Amino acid sequence: MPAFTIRSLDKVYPGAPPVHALSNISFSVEEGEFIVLLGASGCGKSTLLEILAGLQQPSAGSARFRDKPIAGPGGELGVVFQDASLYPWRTVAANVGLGLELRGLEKEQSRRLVDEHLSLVGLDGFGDKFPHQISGGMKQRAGIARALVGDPDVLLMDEPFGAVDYVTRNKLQEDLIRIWQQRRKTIVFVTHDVGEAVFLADRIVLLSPRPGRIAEIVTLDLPRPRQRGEIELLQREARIYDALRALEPAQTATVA
Ligand SMILES: Nc1ncnc2c1ncn2[C@@H]1O[C@H](COP(=O)(O)OP(=O)(O)OP(=O)(O)O)[C@@H](O)[C@H]1O
Repeated sequence: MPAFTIRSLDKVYPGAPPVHALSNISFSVEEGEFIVLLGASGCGKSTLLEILAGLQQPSAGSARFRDKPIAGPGGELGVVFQDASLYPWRTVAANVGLGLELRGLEKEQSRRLVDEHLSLVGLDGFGDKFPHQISGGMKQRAGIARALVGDPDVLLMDEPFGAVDYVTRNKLQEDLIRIWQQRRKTIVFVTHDVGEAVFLADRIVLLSPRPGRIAEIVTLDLPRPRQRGEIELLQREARIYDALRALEPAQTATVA
């Protein structure tokens, strides 16, 4: 049974005029798969991820998790946004452990889990720091630890590395693949960066803009670990980039 099954899904945001964000979206996500939603700004990637997270409802069609309609945010799902949104008055460890605290987990067990997950994301020794004392990349690591600490089966990630520098982003991508392989999670990851998509994904769902439709689903049957600069990876990246360019509305040439 797939983790997610999306059938003929439409999303319209009401308003004057209404915004038709997604149209006729159908695809599934298998358990353990790494799916990337890729497309230009405004093509509905975040809307689709929010529907999977239970934070938005479809206007038509269906979105199911393990064959049940997605009714609202649930414990099987961990969500990571572009902005790690840590509470500034809590230490890194207290941010990571917040969900455990709310669940009433015993203190010692909670501390052990927090330490284990800080270590998993490479934040050993940073638990006592406050968010303003750590870098943007470290905040994203803390956000990932917070999403993972409750051991969800699925991670939903909305451009989590969009705001960090190139080298840090590459390192975060490599660490995410390591964690995904070690922990056997299902991941749905939103990006508009083709290189990031090709490095990470088992399959890429390529969305076209206004309204967002599935233009193509690309399977990346490339061996892992993937090496940046590998010719096959670069060829795939170039082909997907061309496909993405072709989806953009035609530009009218202007003469100065
Ligand atoms: N809450 C909302 N109310 C009304 N319109 C919305 C809302 N959220 C998103 N939209 C509109 O829906 C469309 C899709 O937005 P969405 O954020 O899902 O796209 P995206 O591909 O994630 O974009 P980006 O890459 O820029 O984040 C856009 O036209 C956006 O303005």
